[in-house]
Amino acid sequence: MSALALHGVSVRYGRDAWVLRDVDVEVVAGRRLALIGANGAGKTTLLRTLSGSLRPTAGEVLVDETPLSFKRTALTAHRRAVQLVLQDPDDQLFSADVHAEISYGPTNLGLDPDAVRARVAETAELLGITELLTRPVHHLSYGQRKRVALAGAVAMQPRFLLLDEPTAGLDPAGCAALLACLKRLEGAGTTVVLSTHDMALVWEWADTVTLLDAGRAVSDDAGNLLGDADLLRHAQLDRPWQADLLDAAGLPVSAADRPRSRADVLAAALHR
Ligand SMILES: Nc1ncnc2c1ncn2[C@@H]1O[C@H](COP(=O)(O)OP(=O)(O)OP(=O)(O)O)[C@@H](O)[C@H]1O
Repeated sequence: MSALALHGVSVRYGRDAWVLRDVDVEVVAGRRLALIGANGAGKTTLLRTLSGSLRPTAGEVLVDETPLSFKRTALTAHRRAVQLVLQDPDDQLFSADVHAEISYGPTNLGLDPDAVRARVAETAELLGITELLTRPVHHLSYGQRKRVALAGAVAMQPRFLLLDEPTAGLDPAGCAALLACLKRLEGAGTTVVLSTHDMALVWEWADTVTLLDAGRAVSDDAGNLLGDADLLRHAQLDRPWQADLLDAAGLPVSAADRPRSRADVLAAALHR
């Protein structure tokens, strides 16, 4: 049963062409969903719609099967439970220092100052940014600012965390740290949805994939969708190297228990 969903959603900005056309997406609690599509395919638009920050031109956003009303109280509750982290941290960060940035959301939740301090400390520890707490935001590197933007969302302890291209611009160690952090959040009950252009990451990370192409969405188990070279080519996307390698080794690409990590894929291909 989907916990968060779009049913029949269409979106256009003003009188421009439709970005999403009659799209259905199901976010199932506890399952990792990756959103893929070429530049301009509508990934950010879809994430903004799920988060309640963009009202679809047509169709419904559903939470636990109940349509979101877009009235103020319902919307406030929705935006707390569904946190969206934008691709560019500079579109999100507005406080002078890191502590103030992370404490903004919990303070608005009405937590008392001690509880806010505890929440900030816990979040900073989880994200490995404790040493940055007193730093001015504008002194931080891009990767550090990205982590602080994520921390602001994590501090809200959301049910759903929507991440728009979270690994873009991060070095390999930064990506690995991010994935480790997401795993811990998932362990604590958060369901993660992310958009990315990194197909190898999608292979390794995702349980389910939603592909956006010409306004339409196709969703499937990650192995099935990433194995479909024609579908990906039509959407101007590359198949992940893992799928190519398994194919070349004569192994099934779409197996539900596909090898995921680099080491497991290489071992499967070399020792078949
Ligand atoms: N606020 C806006 N006003 C008008 N058009 C917009 C707005 N936001 C997005 N668009 C348009 O909607 C389309 C989809 O944009 P969106 O940012 O959702 O795509 P995306 O898949 O996230 O792209 P990318 O991979 O380049 O980040 C694009 O044609 C874009 O120009």
